[in-house]
Amino acid sequence: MIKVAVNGYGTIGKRVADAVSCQPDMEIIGVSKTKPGAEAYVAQKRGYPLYIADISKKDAFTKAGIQVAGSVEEMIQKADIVVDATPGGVGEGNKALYEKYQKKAIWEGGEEHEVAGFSFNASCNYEQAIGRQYARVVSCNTTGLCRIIKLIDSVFGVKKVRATMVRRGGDPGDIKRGPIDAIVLNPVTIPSHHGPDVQSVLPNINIITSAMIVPTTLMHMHFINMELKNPATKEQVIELIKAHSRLGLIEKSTGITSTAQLKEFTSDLLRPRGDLWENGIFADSLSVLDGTDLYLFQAIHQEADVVVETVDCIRAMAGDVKTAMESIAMTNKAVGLTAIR
Ligand SMILES: NC(=O)C1=CN([C@@H]2O[C@H](COP(=O)(O)OP(=O)(O)OC[C@H]3O[C@@H](n4cnc5c(N)ncnc54)[C@H](O)[C@@H]3O)[C@@H](O)[C@H]2O)C=CC1
Ligand SMILES: O=C(OP(=O)(O)O)[C@H](O)COP(=O)(O)O
Repeated sequence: MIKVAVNGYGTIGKRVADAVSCQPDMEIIGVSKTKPGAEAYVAQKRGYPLYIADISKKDAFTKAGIQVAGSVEEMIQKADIVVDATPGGVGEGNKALYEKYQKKAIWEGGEEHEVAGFSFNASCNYEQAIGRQYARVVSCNTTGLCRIIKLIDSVFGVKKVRATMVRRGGDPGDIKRGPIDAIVLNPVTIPSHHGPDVQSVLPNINIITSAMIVPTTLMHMHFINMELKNPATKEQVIELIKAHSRLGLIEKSTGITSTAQLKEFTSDLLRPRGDLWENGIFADSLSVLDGTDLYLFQAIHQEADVVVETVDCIRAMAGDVKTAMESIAMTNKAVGLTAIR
């Protein structure tokens, strides 16, 4: 069993812990928090040993009825691989600790590519992650872009991608985030970080991205245009998407035309936390004009899509499962991911 520690039990960390704990070849040996609170209670309820970044705060946890297993440093020593899901920019500072104990580590998309020197997406470069010491799972939007671009490029060839990301303001529990009443260009400049981040995984893709933030919490929405090298039909693209286990297709018959209805759908499907791990591609938006000009809208659930990728990244770095196909199938089966159709 691969012993996994999750440093930072927040939006992503708590989902990674649950996804890891249901894999046949992995176990959670600990998760970490900085303060006692609802998530710490849940970690305890789930039976995850809880470690804390600052051991001098142990009394505050004990007083709140939460048992502390030790310090983050002690947790790291017990792990084979650490998933660092601390807030963006914090994870970089933890690298010295992982180096000190020679532990493999995975960072999430809030960190720069350079922290790990390798950026990961299971559908794109699983095999290159095998046995690695460090990796970064690219951000949620970048993950959604990489999945669809890789598929289309491998069949038709992609000459150029233009993509605009309409990003959610904060996660549903992030009460301090915004905007409340604005459309914020984030960044004002072009490209947004997503294009260069796609290239950190797929270096040969010519891509320009732009992004804005809007007052919603549920999901992001992408508008993507791909100029193809070889002609395609809408039907061919739909068939390819249907054959990809992490690309969901939202059919007209569902009546779903928004992130809100999509989230309701995944909740009604009794997905854990209503998570949409796959891209939500709107079948009706998919258009191929003049044979080589592909357009589509896709919804990306920011809290969920990187979770399954992180599980595959752990497996690749551990080194026993040699193909993306095998790992993706194991991960999907364990969490219960059958892409929506
Ligand atoms: N929330 C999202 O939509 C997505 C986030 N990401 C990335 O995932 C990473 C984590 O983000 P979130 O889960 O949203 O953050 P979060 O703020 O929800 O959770 C971070 C957790 O880390 C803990 N923490 C803070 N400082 C710590 C420290 N020094 N040591 C140990 N734990 C510490 C906090 O208590 C909190 O539980 C970031 O790199 C972010 O950019 C990637 C995709 C989507
Ligand atoms: O990885 C994400 O978005 P991104 O792909 O736009 O960087 C997550 O939604 C986190 O974004 P945040 O930095 O707005 O919390």
